[in-house]
Amino acid sequence: MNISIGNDHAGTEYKLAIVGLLKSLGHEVINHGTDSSDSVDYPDFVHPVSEDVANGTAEFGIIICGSGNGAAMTANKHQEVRAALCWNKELVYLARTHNDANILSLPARYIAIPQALEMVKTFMDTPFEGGRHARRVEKIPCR
Ligand SMILES: O=C(CO)[C@H](O)[C@H](O)[C@H](O)COP(=O)(O)O
Repeated sequence: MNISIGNDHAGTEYKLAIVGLLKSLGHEVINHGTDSSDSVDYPDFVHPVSEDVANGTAEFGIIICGSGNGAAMTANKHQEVRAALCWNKELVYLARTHNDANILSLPARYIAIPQALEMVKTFMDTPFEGGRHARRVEKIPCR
């Protein structure tokens, strides 16, 4: 799969670990994030990920900032994006099965790297359930 990833300075270490995991699993990674710990602005790194997911360049996106909130807010401005802010794998599982989330937003300052990797694996491995959830997801976009 093609996975697009973006992060600010709070998420650099996490991004590097996640890129390593995804590549070891045979995925292609498009890295839009900063690779440095110098302070940057998360929207500059999240909009390109959202565009990749919206236009089909990537199947999934992963975005990482300090709290995960700014990144999720930015991504969800894109009509085709369903970004889920998650801090444990149970929430990730529900974001995929019930919400068909196509971007995972991770709060780097509130989770550990091993936990983030487990969440990414859950995100990649969990299919959307469809059924009643599909009807609800179809109603999400602004009218
Ligand atoms: O958490 C965030 C916004 O939701 C951002 O990720 C930033 O990481 C955070 O705001 C950065 O804070 P800093 O004090 O400028 O490092």
